[in-house]
Amino acid sequence: MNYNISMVTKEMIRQIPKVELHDHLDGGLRPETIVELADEYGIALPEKDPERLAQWLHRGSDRKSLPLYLESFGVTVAVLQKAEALERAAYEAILDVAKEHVVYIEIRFSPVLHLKEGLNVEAVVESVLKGLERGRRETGTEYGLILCAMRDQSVAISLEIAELAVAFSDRGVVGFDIAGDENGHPPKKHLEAFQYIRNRNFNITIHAGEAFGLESIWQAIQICGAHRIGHATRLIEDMSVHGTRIEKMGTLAHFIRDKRIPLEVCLSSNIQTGAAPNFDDHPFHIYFRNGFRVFLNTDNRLMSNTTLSKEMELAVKHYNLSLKDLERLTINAMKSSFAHYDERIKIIYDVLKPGYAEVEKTSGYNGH
Ligand SMILES: O=c1[nH]cnc2c1ncn2[C@@H]1O[C@H](CO)[C@@H](O)[C@H]1O
Ligand SMILES: [Zn+2]
Repeated sequence: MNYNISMVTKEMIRQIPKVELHDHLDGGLRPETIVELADEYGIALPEKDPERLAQWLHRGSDRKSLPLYLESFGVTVAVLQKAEALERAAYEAILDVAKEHVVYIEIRFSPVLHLKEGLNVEAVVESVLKGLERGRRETGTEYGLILCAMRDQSVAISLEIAELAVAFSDRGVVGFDIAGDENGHPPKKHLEAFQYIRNRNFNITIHAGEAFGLESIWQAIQICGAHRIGHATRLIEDMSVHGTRIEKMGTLAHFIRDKRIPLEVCLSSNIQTGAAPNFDDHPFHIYFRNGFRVFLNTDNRLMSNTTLSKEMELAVKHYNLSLKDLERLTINAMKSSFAHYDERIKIIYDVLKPGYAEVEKTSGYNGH
């Protein structure tokens, strides 16, 4: 046992309970599973060895461009066209994150990308939910599923997915998102879908401020009614900053902080897509030190070669976070989840707070 350590260690990070709200199902498959499924279905892969395939995907994701980052999903989506494959991917996702003590996760994916072998959208969602539920029963990790529409799809399709999300709201679906390339695809194009969700008192998160600037974040919140924002990396453009201190903010940044709008930050993914230049200059640290409702996420565990533990290690290293900071981030995440209020409170008080207190006690940590 360690005594009197002031740095958060890898082992402490491994043990602390975690909450993940931005994790794409098709961005987090095990490479071995892709190889096995491709073999079973006779699908050609760029690499046949799991390790080499993973490296191929990591290289492909790290090209400083969101459209190039998204190209790699062709490989994972190709093997996720049957009910068993979707169920397996969802089940394994829960097992994998449970191993690093993620106690609550929201997983997202786009059902219409999985219809090439004749499944309909209902069957696709049912298969994923079946896998998530099996994972929950075995590990205790709670989940919510978010259905994504893709920005470049038609409004008819996004509306169909919005209706699907609401139809499954009593069976594990907790929200609606739009994903895909941002530049040239403003969220307001899908207004009808967002209006449907809002009319049904349901939940919206929108990828915004990743490959496009403030206009996209503003539209997501003020036109589309997003309750959370995925990334919001370029909200920094609405701030003038000295060190980590914000000297002046525009009305959008003030609105987001005043209204406690949650920002789903994904550090590694942002460096790979070029949304942020490097870890030290990522705006996360500024958002966090200035009272924004932020928390850490993986985005795509496979593509971005990461885990939530790794994202926390990066944040500790680059922004000198303490154990208290990690607890604050995790509680921020749970408060921001689309689970109902009573479920969120239960996890915060019964699982997160005692979990952090336990790690603090047993690790001998005496940091700030
Ligand atoms: O960071 C991201 N920004 C925008 N779209 C993304 C990101 N990561 C994944 N996807 C897209 O979301 C789809 C459904 O899961 C994926 O197929 C991918 O195209
Ligand atoms: Zn994403």
